Amino acid sequence: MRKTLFRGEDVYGTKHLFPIFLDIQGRECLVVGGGDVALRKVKSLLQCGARVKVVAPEMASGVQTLAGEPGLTMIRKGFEETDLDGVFMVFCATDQDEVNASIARLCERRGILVNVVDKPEECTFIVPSVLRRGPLSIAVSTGGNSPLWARRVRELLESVITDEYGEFTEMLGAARDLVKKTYPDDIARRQQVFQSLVDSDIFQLLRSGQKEKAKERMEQCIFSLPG
Ligand SMILES: C[C@@]1(CC(=O)O)c2cc3[nH]c(cc4nc(cc5[nH]c(cc(n2)[C@H]1CCC(=O)O)[C@@](C)(CC(=O)O)[C@@H]5CCC(=O)O)C(CC(=O)O)=C4CCC(=O)O)c(CCC(=O)O)c3CC(=O)O
Ligand SMILES: NC(=O)C1=CN([C@@H]2O[C@H](COP(=O)(O)OP(=O)(O)OC[C@H]3O[C@@H](n4cnc5c(N)ncnc54)[C@H](O)[C@@H]3O)[C@@H](O)[C@H]2O)C=CC1
Repeated sequence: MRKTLFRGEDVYGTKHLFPIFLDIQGRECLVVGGGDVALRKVKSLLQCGARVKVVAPEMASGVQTLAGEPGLTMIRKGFEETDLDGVFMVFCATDQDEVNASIARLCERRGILVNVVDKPEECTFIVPSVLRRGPLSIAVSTGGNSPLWARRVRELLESVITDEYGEFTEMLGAARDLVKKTYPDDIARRQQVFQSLVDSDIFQLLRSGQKEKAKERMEQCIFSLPG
């Protein structure tokens, strides 16, 4: 498959988008438009700790109910270029194609990440459907082929990926710190422990409600693995 590896697409000719998890905590994000689609984006930005500025002449009632949320600024006016100053990421969610397209062009020129909610081809990134269980996140994208199908796949995963997946992820995070402290100079040992933690029956114990036993097993994996 060497031939297709560097073309940015697979053997089916499907364009590959680069998946990443962005840390937007405290960063300024602009949402242009105040309808229901804007609302969805504003909510998920706030959930990730961004500072969000919404600019629109008309705000839908759902958006208005968010007034007073920490980190949220709402400005009732049409978009102006200066709204982009100091902004990390932009969502164009107006119902005016020309407005959205011209904001996208300005963003491209300034190197600002931009999403146009109804024009995947004008976006530098598109937003996936996300399932979260504590620190575990699963993002589903159809590459814009069917947002509704992305949602359905996420819903399907929801019944499989239960809360214990998140709990186990948290436990592994705590264990990771402990393992690094316990074996600061022994990378091979660390890897052995990480493997034993993931492959152990800790997850099954959590699933069957045996939290104490799960913790015990975690300590066994960290401290009493044959070296
Ligand atoms: C390209 C993309 C751009 C972007 O927004 O980043 C885009 C574009 C468009 N969406 C449209 C419609 C709908 N979008 C949803 C829902 C979601 N849309 C989301 C993402 C994306 N939508 C990006 C691609 C993601 C991918 O496929 O990888 C999700 C995952 C995340 C989010 O928005 O936060 C969120 C589900 C969250 C969840 O529940 O988990 C629903 C269903 C619903 O309401 O639940 C409908 C109605 C049903 C339908 O039409 O399918 C239309 C047609 C508009 C029209 O008809 O004019 C366009 C334009 C077009 O397709 O050209
Ligand atoms: N990506 C997605 O998931 C979806 C995208 N869409 C598309 O997204 C767009 C927005 O959808 P809705 O939120 O339902 O629209 P809406 O009609 O409810 O809201 C449009 C908003 O844009 C604002 N606006 C208009 N001109 C503006 C300007 N010059 N500057 C700033 N704000 C301006 C309006 O004041 C209003 O708040 C539509 O074009 C729709 O086709 C629709 C459904 C899903």
